[in-house]
Amino acid sequence: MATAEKTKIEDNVVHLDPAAEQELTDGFHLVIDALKLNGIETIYGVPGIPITDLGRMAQEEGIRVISFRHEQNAGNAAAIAGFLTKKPGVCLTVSAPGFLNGLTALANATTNCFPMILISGSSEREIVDLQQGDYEEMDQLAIAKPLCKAAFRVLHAADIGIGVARAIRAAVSGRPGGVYLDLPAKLFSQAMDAEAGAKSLVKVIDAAPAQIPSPAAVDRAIDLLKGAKKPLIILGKGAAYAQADEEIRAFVENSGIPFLPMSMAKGLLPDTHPQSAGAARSTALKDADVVLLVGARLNWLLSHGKGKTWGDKPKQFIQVDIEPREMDSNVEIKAPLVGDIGSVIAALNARIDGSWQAPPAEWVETIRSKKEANIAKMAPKLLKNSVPMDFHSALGALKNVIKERPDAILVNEGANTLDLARGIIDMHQPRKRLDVGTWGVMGIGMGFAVGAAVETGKPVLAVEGDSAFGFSGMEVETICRYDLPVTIVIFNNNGIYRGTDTDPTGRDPGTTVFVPGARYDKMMEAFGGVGVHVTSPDELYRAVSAAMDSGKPTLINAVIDPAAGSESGNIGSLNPQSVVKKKK
Ligand SMILES: CC(C)(COP(=O)(O)OP(=O)(O)OC[C@H]1O[C@@H](n2cnc3c(N)ncnc32)[C@H](O)[C@@H]1OP(=O)(O)O)[C@@H](O)C(=O)NCCC(=O)NCCSC(=O)C(=O)O
Repeated sequence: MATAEKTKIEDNVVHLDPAAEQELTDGFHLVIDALKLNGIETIYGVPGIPITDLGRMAQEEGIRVISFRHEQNAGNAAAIAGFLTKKPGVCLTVSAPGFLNGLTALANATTNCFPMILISGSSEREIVDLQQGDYEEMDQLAIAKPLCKAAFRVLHAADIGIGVARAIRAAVSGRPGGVYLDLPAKLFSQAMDAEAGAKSLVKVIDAAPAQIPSPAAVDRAIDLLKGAKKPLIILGKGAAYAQADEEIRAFVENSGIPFLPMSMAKGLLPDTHPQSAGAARSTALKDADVVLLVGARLNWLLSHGKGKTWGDKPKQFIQVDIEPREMDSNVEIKAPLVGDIGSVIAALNARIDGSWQAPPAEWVETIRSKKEANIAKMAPKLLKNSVPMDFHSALGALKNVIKERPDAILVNEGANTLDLARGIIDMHQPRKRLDVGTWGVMGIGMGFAVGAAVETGKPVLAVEGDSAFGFSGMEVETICRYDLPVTIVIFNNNGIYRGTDTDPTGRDPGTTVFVPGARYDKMMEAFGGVGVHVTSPDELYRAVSAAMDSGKPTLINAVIDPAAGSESGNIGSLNPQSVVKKKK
């Protein structure tokens, strides 16, 4: 904060008054003060014009600033920080290209309902609107709008407090999501009387107010559940986000209803819980008659609530969601329960009383026996100490690592690496599994790993397909620079899906293959981290255990048989098939 003598501020110019001595603040400091006032402790970003000094000053003022190598990864770190903490994760980017790089993460956060604010410096309104060719000229606000929940631009230093408050409230209230905050370069050096500046700041009170469900809606849901012969609870990542862990656990256990966790809801109740239907997914979905969705949407991951996945028996859906418009998005919802998940589940819990009857034993037994059969079928594949490793034997080793460290955070992306890890690695605690989410997007890996390590201080294990890792791999330098407790395992099978494709013309490598035998571990060593190369499940188990116990940034290159795995991703019937027969 500067001290100066002034009379008024006009057009960013401070006019001095020799008679009065006043303390000044400016746009840079007001942004920092507004964030601090609202409990923002960390900023993820990439420095550059015009926000370099904002990062420096934020650090000086006690905000932790984590600088990345690419904005998309910084954005992903901010987004997952939002998911883990229920506070908006903040990502700071430079104008135009940096802003665009951050947008993928912002759009992904919005799709996944993670609260995040992308703050970007931008070029000058007057020049942009006349298209006169400013440095990195772009109408960023217009571009961001369709990709996020709300977008705001602040033109005057006196409005920074309101701008930040609006961004915070928009990000976390109702259905959370991404928010864009546009700060033109000129704003940062606008001076203002310090006292007036402090008064202009806004502390957001009750940013995400509870939304209590109506008693009639609760009655409707309870009546349906009571009449069910084959009830099923599906927990989505909204349920994990809600941090209503005890309420949810009490509801599941006191109701006795089997539950199926979506990927990022795994661990809300342990996967080893007797009521888990995770390993009997198809049976549970096909045969259930009443399905209670808790923070899970009937999107592609649940086959839109219809078709073969859901079998031919009639279903009745109860849906818990904070967003009323989610109801009936794909099929009829018989009992919509609009409200925040904590309040809704508390209301349901109040109704599990002496008159409640557990679901019929036959249904519970059907799920249990299918689950045990699937687990028994899988078990021998996980125990093989094969060289080269396949996905199952390698994941069998990692399943044990997580079992021994239930509070570690697992980040997971890839194709086979994702699909098989989801089923094989049991999760034991809430919000410990972070993955590709609603879009099935590749590239979240290192951003999520950094965000999770910074926000929780827990050891992070990132299990990455070799292709998926490539989207954010340069952030291994960030992980080493901040000395984060992140262990990365690359499942290296020389390609996407498999490493065996060839170009039929013989001209180029096949479209899905990479340099064979690549040594990703050397990348880590280049930045002072630990690199390990392993070829067997036993070696993998030992290397990962040692890395996680040491807390040192480590990358383990795990050689997987290039022929292992399926030849395309598991997105069900959405994967297009050619109608033209191959030429012989
Ligand atoms: C499409 C899905 C929602 C549903 O797939 P399904 O195959 O029906 O289910 P799952 O994979 O969960 O489970 C497969 C089977 O394993 C069973 N199962 C589950 N857990 C276990 C354990 N622990 N032990 C034994 N068996 C188990 C489960 O009951 C199923 O068997 P049965 O009950 O007997 O059926 C899911 O695969 C999914 O979330 N896919 C997301 C994929 C994604 O996002 N990819 C990113 C794109 S990659 C990319 O970019 C690209 O490829 O391109």
